[in-house]
Amino acid sequence: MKRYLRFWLELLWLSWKRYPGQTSALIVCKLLSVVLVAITALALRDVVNAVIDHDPRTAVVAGLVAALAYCAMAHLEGLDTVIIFVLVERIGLLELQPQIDHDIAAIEGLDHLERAEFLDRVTVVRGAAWGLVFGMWVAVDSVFNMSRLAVLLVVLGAVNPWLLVLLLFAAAPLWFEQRAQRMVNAAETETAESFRLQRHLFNLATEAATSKEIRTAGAGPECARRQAEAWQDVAKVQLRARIRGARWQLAGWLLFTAAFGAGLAAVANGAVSGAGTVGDVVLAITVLINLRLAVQMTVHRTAETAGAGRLIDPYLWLRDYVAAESARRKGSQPAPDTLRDGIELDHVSFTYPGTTRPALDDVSVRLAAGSVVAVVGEYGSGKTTLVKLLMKFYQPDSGTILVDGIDLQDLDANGWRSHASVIFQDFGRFQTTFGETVGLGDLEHIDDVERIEQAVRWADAQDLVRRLPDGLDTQLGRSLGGVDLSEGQWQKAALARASMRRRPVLFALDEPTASLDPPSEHAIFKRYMTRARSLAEEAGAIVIVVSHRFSSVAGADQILVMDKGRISERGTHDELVAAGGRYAEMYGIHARAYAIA
Ligand SMILES: Nc1ncnc2c1ncn2[C@@H]1O[C@H](COP(=O)(O)OP(=O)(O)OP(=O)(O)O)[C@@H](O)[C@H]1O
Repeated sequence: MKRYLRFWLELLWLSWKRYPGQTSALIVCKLLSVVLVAITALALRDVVNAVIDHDPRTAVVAGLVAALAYCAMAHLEGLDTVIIFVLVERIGLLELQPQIDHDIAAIEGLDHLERAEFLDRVTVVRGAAWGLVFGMWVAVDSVFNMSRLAVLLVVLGAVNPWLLVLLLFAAAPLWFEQRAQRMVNAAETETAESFRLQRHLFNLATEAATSKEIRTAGAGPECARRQAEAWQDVAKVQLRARIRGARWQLAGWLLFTAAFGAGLAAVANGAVSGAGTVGDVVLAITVLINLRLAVQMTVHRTAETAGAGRLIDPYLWLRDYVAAESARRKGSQPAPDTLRDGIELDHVSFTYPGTTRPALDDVSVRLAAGSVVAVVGEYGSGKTTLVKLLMKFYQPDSGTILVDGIDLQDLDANGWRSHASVIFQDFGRFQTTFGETVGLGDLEHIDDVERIEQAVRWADAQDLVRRLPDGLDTQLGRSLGGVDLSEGQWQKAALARASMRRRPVLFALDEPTASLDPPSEHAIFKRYMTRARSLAEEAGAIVIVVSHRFSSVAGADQILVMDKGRISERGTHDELVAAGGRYAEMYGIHARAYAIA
């Protein structure tokens, strides 16, 4: 609860700092409405007593006060709702939402994106900013509702101190409601995974990228069936929790209603026996009705406040996680802009979160500065994982990666990546203009047409740009009204993107030509080999080429053959062929297949 309070105070302070006029107007509205309830009830009692005492002057004045107080109350309620919604939208959507997006995007590595505990929270927190700020105002409202409750009880105590016992019963619906809310929250957390699954299945069947294969396989109905099944799981658990919660709520209200009736009977009995006035009965009825409303509002607000925990808990967890991860991973050393020695992997092992088999298993290798290193091997042997670790997307579970003698963990991640260029097998298909899609490879130069054109030439993509309706300014992506590219064209765009940085010290090409035809592939490999040599001279750059096509890596300075996460063979092409191992066998098969022998 302390954490919630601190968070709400933080939001309240933010609201006050950004919109002091509206925030203070809202607080004044709420304060006034507390006082006005008591004034209305007391004025009504005076009206009744004055009528019975034949005192028209007092009756008229008290009547006027009651009417004015009532009208002001009604007016303030409307005003209060309008101000709350304006503030929630402004603080939620303009201040908090960008902060949440930034927090989620700010985590350096990739492993969190594979952790269920992280994804569960992100599912809840995405788009939760509105609810988080609204929750804060609901909490403020709860405080004022409780104050109203206290004021009403003080007034009631003036009629008959025994009526204060009702306070105990007023707590029953509050307490039971919280219990019910906890049940609902637990059910939502329990079903978060099934919820994600059903959304994933829905996306599978409806997104252009996957729906082709789903349709070819005729798996649409199966996706729909599984989605419905996952939904059923979610609905069943949540419905059960809601029904159990509703039973607790009902029990709380029954207790309160019984006490409420007994209190009214006691006051009426007092008036009949002469212990009180008729005005007291009217006062008690008015206060009790308001009391019921105030309890109902407090229950409602408290439930909403407790419900806000559903958003606050994951949000605060995420915030703490981001802070802890940033502190844990933050390397303080600047990244070198020239490599002198190279990169050394020393007994590096790594297992992906949620899996048991190591993707890299005790890998030790030296990648000399200024060298071209080819990584070959079967599917799933750990080639891409090696590149991802070099990019500092993951931390090794054991072992170290030294860059010119400095532990990669100690290097500032953004600095290191800004000295690297990489094209991944599963490259991004960004729906921007073609120029921006390329320019993203070096954000500082996203508008530098000359540099973009040079990168396009590196990727041999001039023809592609020429054929686009607006050249570099062509919007990509059908869903944004742009043109769609073929697989090979997207790959060329990605290659161009990876060529934006002029002087990377690490240049990794992970299956850079898998979607291209053999002549394009050949031309591109030749060009990148030339580039690799000039980068090596300029910056001692290490160029890593991951490829299945053995013919294309024969010119590398060092070839690493990977097998089940380990380096099984290493050497130059000639050395490996002479050794007659797995590489020689695979090269022979490829040579025959591509007739390059
Ligand atoms: N994000 C991930 N989460 C869990 N396991 C993963 C993940 N990525 C890869 N793996 C597993 O790690 C192992 C190595 O995968 P990696 O992608 O590095 O292989 P690869 O040699 O690059 O394969 P390919 O030639 O198919 O690209 C495989 O067993 C793979 O299933």
